[in-house]
Amino acid sequence: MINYKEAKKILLKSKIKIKDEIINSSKSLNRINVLDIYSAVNYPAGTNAAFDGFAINSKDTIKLNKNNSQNFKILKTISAGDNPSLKKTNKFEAVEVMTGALIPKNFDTIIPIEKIIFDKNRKFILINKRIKNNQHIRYAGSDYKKRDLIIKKGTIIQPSHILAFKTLGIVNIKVKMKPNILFFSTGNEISNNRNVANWKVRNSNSYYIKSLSNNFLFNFIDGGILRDKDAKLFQKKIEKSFKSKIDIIITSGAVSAGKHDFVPHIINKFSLSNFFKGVSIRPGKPVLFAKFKKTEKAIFGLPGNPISSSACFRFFVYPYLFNILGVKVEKPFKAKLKNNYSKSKKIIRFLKAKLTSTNDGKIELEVLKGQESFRIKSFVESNVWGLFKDGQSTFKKGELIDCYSPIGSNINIFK
Ligand SMILES: Nc1nc2c(c(=O)[nH]1)N[C@H]1C(S)=C(S)[C@@H](COP(=O)(O)OP(=O)(O)OC[C@H]3O[C@@H](n4cnc5c(N)ncnc54)[C@H](O)[C@@H]3O)O[C@H]1N2
Ligand code: MOO
Repeated sequence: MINYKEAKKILLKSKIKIKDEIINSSKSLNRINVLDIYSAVNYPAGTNAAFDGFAINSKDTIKLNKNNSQNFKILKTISAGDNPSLKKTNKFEAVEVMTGALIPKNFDTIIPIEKIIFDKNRKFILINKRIKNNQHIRYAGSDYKKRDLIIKKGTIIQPSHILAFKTLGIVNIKVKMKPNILFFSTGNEISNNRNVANWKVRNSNSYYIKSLSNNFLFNFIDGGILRDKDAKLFQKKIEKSFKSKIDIIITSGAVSAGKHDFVPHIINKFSLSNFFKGVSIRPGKPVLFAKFKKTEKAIFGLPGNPISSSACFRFFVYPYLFNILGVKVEKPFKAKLKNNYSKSKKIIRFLKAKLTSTNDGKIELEVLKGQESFRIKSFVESNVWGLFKDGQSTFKKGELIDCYSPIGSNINIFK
């Protein structure tokens, strides 16, 4: 049996090609950009007001104080969206500006409305102190200059990026197409029915993985349930997929050592360029991966137990997807172990765990009770995967543990 590091190596060299497409930037959430993206414009586009108030020229206030005040004539009101140009300006003039309004030439500072003293007719404002320049002004290009980098290629696009694209005039972007994943559940016991007999099992794995696809990197195509007698049918479905848009096939179940575990047997009938079956991890030990020779298709056989299936999706399929889509390798984030934990030295354990933050700012990781791969309750209670490395059997309270977000890349949380 190979270890996780070796399995990852095989995954990384078994790349399949995923094509690019051009899409509207507003629809790019969770897609991966193929090229670096640069701002098309200066932002802010023009120098504008950060506060509602009055714009003046600060030089006109140099000599002003309590005993030497000055009336400034109000020329007009400029709101956000108005053209700010003025015919001619003189000394001791002011324009009323609303937040976002462009500042006309020769005006360099803003006095907030709350601090304004008006004359009786509201035609002038009275200033009786020196006002610094550049107050409450947002300068053109002070956030992004035209051609500034917004995101590097290979970024998983987040809502903050969409905000930037829309602000900075990015209309279309080139992204990786979403890989098409054809998913099969297996087993005579698996049922999609509402009411099931005691000897049947409600299908959950396909729904779990489908739900991940709703906010992630792939299209989920449900291939349905393969029954124990369906080995040949499975073989035919794989052959058929070679002529289709399917990029990756994923099965859950029928991958270990039982009589009906036909997945490895069928996969081995194909000519494969890369293959592994069985990795020294838990849960998910019987996991299988293969790349079909002379195709751009790959297959994962995930073990059927729901938590084995989820862990293998997170620790095998995700890194594979990141790699074929050109996303940089994610790093774990670290948390302090809250309880002592021990395991066999030879294997990596992916543990259902809970991250919490202490009042003094420490991030702690609690390994939850009930780690068996059929147990859902601890999975519901958990909010992170803790990776407990091989080569070590006892982990003491306070030790730093590698953590992985269960719903996406760590890169979405920590850059
Ligand atoms: N003699 C051995 N037996 C087992 C071994 C072994 O090495 N030698 N490995 C064990 C480990 S570890 C795991 S994990 C499981 C994985 O087995 P399979 O992948 O063959 O999965 P199945 O037997 O088909 O199912 C296991 C379990 O999961 C339930 N299941 C399956 N599909 C779904 C689904 N879509 N939704 C919900 N639940 C599902 C299924 O009913 C079984 O209870 O093998 C051990 N045995
Ligand atoms: O490896 Mo299995 O996934 O222990 O339950």
